Amino acid sequence: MISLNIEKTLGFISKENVFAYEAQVKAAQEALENGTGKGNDFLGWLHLPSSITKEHLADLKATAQVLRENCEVVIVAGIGGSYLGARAVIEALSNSFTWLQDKKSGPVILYAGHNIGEDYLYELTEYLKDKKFGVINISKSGTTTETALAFRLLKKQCEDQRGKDMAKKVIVAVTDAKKGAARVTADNEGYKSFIIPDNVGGRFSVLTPVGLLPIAVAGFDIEKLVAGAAAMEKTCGKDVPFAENPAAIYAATRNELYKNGKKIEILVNFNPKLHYVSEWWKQLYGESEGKENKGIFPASVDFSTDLHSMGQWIQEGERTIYETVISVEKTQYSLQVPSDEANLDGLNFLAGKHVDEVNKMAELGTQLAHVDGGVPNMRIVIPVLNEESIGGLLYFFEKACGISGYLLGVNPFNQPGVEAYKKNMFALLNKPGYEEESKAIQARL
Ligand SMILES: O=P(O)(O)OC[C@H]1O[C@](O)(CO)[C@@H](O)[C@@H]1O
Repeated sequence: MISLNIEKTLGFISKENVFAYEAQVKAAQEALENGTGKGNDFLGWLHLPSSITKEHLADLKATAQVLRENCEVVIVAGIGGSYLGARAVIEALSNSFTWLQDKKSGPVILYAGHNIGEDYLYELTEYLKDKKFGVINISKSGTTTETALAFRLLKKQCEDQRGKDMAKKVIVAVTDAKKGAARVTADNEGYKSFIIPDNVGGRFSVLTPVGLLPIAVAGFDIEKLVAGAAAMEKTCGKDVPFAENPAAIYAATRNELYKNGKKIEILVNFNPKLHYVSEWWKQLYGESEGKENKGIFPASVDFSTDLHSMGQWIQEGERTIYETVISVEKTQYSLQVPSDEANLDGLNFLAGKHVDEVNKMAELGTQLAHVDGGVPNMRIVIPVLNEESIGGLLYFFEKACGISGYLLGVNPFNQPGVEAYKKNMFALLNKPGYEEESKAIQARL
């Protein structure tokens, strides 16, 4: 299980003030449970882990197996919440060099539909030319331009290369139950499809087929992932006392820091495999809280890599930041620093030590330095990178996000601001139905 330590924020804010949120947190928890708060039609994630059935998981695993058996490469097409959760878990659990290994235990997972890069898509389609590939097309709305565009290319290529019958087998749709273009295509073409429940928004959907199917295709244990999340659902439950509920403490602490001028939260890891967990977290908190001219700006760094780039800013820049460090207690493998007779690099003082001992001292040294430099520091410890702990971590962040958004007073479950760029892009591209907007935007150029 994970543990949260806020000790190193307490020189900047008081424990008393954090605990003063207890009643507000309780009200937020009740609003979530009773569906009486803002955005209450998007609360399907709240008890999702404990409600996932064995049959559903078996269905997902069976489909994943079809893709694993028939594909060397599987493209996960999606963007935002329809992409980041799967990638976060897959990268956290995968060998860092998995695509370079000759003996692969399953298909290589690649991603598309999360950008509009012509070169990216050209290079991808070129690479796929001699590959047996499949596609998981993930879009709740089915109208997201980035994903629809990539899928149009990949669908055609898959059908041309592998034939219509095989394409039907290796293209899977994950979309909403009724509406949207992706549903119509899936039904017309006879693709296997999975439903994203109406009441689960994209950024809270990692434990729906949006995340679970790609994660299963990548060869990871989705039962354990869900079990980890379900355990965390209990740990963060509404009847757990404030002081013992990590989601409550995290939500209260970050709101208190924000009130005290700490406008930017930097999510820190000391393990490169967690890079995409941070990307997922940024969408979760950014889209949930950044509205009504309010909200902590969620940023992230990978340490110790970024200590050699952003470290200077964090140590001595504007004091509007705080850090939340995700620390992984144990490594999976063991590697010791060798001794060297000549010792030209002067590293013999480390000989015999595990690389992770060095990493942990980098972590501790950084924490102390940043706190000395005026940066409050929270620490989340997970025991090891595995399915259970990642499942728990994701649910912990989701639950804390729901509470935190209510503490801030916003609707954490909508994202009206995202439409502004889409409207302009469609107007600039003369999308039918946007005639007025096209005229207006042309006049501005
Ligand atoms: O699953 P969809 O509908 O393609 O949406 C993908 C992403 O786009 C957004 O709607 C923003 O445009 C996100 O909230 C969402 O996660």
